[in-house]
Amino acid sequence: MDATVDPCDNFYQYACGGWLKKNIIPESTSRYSTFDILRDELEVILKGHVEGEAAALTKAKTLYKSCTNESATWRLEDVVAKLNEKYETQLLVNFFVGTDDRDSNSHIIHVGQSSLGLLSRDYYSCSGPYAEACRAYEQFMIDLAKLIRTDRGLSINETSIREEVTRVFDLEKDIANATDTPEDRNNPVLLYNKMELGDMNANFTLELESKTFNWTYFTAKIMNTVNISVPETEKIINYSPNYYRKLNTLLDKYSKRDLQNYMVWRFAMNMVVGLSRAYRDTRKAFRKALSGTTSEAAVWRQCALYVNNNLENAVGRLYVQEAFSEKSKELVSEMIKDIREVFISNLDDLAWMDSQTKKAAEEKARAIRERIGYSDNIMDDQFLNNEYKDLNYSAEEYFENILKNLEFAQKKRLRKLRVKVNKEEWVTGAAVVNAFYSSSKNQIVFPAGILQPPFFSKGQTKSLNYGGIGMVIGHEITHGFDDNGRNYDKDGDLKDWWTPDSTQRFLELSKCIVDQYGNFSWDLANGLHLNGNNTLGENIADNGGIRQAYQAYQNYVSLHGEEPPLPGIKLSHDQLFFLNFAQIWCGTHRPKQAVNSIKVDVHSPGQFRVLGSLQNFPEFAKAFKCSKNSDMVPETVCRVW
Ligand SMILES: CC(=O)N[C@@H](CC(=O)O)C(=O)NC[C@H](CC1(C(=O)N[C@@H](Cc2ccc(O)cc2)C(=O)O)CCCC1)C(=O)O
Ligand SMILES: [Zn+2]
Repeated sequence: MDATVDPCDNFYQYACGGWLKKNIIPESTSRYSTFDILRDELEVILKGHVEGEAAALTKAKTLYKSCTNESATWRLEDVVAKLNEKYETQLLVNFFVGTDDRDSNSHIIHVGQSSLGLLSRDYYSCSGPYAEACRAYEQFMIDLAKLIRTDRGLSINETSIREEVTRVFDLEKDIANATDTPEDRNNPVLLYNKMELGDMNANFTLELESKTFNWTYFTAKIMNTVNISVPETEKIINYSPNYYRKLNTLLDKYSKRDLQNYMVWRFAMNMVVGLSRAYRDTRKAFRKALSGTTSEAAVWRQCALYVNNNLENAVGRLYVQEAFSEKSKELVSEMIKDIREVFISNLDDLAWMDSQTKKAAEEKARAIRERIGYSDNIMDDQFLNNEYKDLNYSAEEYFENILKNLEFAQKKRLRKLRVKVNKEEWVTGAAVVNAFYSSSKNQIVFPAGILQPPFFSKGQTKSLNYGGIGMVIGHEITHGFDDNGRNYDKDGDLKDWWTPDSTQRFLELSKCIVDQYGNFSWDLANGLHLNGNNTLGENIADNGGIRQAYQAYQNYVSLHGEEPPLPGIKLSHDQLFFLNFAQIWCGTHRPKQAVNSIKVDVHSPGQFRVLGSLQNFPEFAKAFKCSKNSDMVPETVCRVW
């Protein structure tokens, strides 16, 4: 911390000033915070367990052969379907099997908008902070095309390569402009467009070189690989009708070759990480332009992360055996009980919500299921071996292993279509420094990775535990009641349980938060203001979390008495509560990363999460005896929960 700063002027600077002076972002990371330090430490633990041979150099021709089989009758459906079912790559059409928002026990096919090569649709303006990223992206495409052609003994004609690359980039710019903005996608009720598969052929035709994209043929191409037949009458959800209407128009301008080039490029650009040094080098300038990092993470770190992301239950078992103490589970469960009760008792204080809606809110809060540490399944060898029985790797063929993982994961998802949703399933692995709320399962999850200092330890004071994991618990519970979560009922179904009046009042009060955070300007992102709408859910969750955790701590103290003071620090436990909360958000970003995350991250940057939530919570000003006109005590305060 930096005790020379007045906590009532800028509590973030007071709490993190020392951290910011002492911590320089490593060359290989784009953002650096307490979370990242814990994640780095977790990777060290994983390293001990998963270190094997260095990734063997791999066969690029596998890649090229698999993507560009020069078959005579080239069909867009075949390429898009193949990339989807075999390589878990969603291009042009985002076709996936997911939980039915209005029937959370069932799965249903969804079609949504395409992913993009750059980090968000904003980058395709290629102006201002995005100019360098666009240049680097095109150069990456040219370099990779040359390298692959050289590998295949094909001629290199610089001019024609540049021409084709320009067309591919123009195509993707058009696709990006066809996509909906995050603001247009934050209301799940408006996204839920149910129709029959046959309707896609009728209302969302796609034509390429006057060949009509056949949705029924396309769907069969994917679902046949998991032996599931899908009739034209099959119900599906179309998340992005406007996107598909625009897509059809823009395709007029492009040829089959442009589309094939686009598909190979988008697939290949993500594969270079699994190929030899020459391939990885084509991506360096691109990575620097996007994240600001000047070196890759150490290979062992990349590998530990990759294995954890692909075999989360096996890695979770290794991590939990080494680093998780069972005692934590019951202590955290106690805290969840306390904080849930506070959330429910706070409903009485809310003058803006009528009793009918309050009753439904209480029922939903009581129905929230908690998951702490890890799923018992991962301790069962039988279960683990069964989960991975179809996955066989070879230590020398890293690239082939990557392809196997992609196909394994995608087939597992596609197979769920005719299976009921397993609400017992965890939405995350155990070796993860994070926490989650699932609206379709109405479930809060605290994996083993986050149950460690500074968030939690049975050995640290309750004031620190409530300011740490306590706030996170409140945050996850409040997600069930933010602008997104509030649309789902206690069973996780998209069903309105609000009276129109209470909905109206919720929107008014949320507007206060939208404006408050929209006023924050982020110096690291060229002074850009936060997007108060895109971060609303997270800001509501932060504000609820800190309030609920603080009150739960006060309840703890009134029940068990004041805790003994911490030696050597002259802060009260109420002050320590806020200090620990704030220090969790000590961190910083590289400017390139800041420009990216202000557009795509639904979370506000750390300092504004601290300032915004504490400015809205008078108990903070009381704990630090802040005078009325200090920066931490604004004229207007916002409150939803
Ligand atoms: C289903 C899903 O995935 N939901 C998305 C949100 C969405 O998409 O709606 C999601 O992230 N959920 C996790 C997130 C957890 C918490 C968080 O803030 N986690 C930061 C951690 C971080 C911060 C800085 C940093 O340098 C490195 C890491 C983060 O994950 O960024 C942990 C503390 C309180 C909230 C939450 O509950 O919001
Ligand atoms: Zn959140």
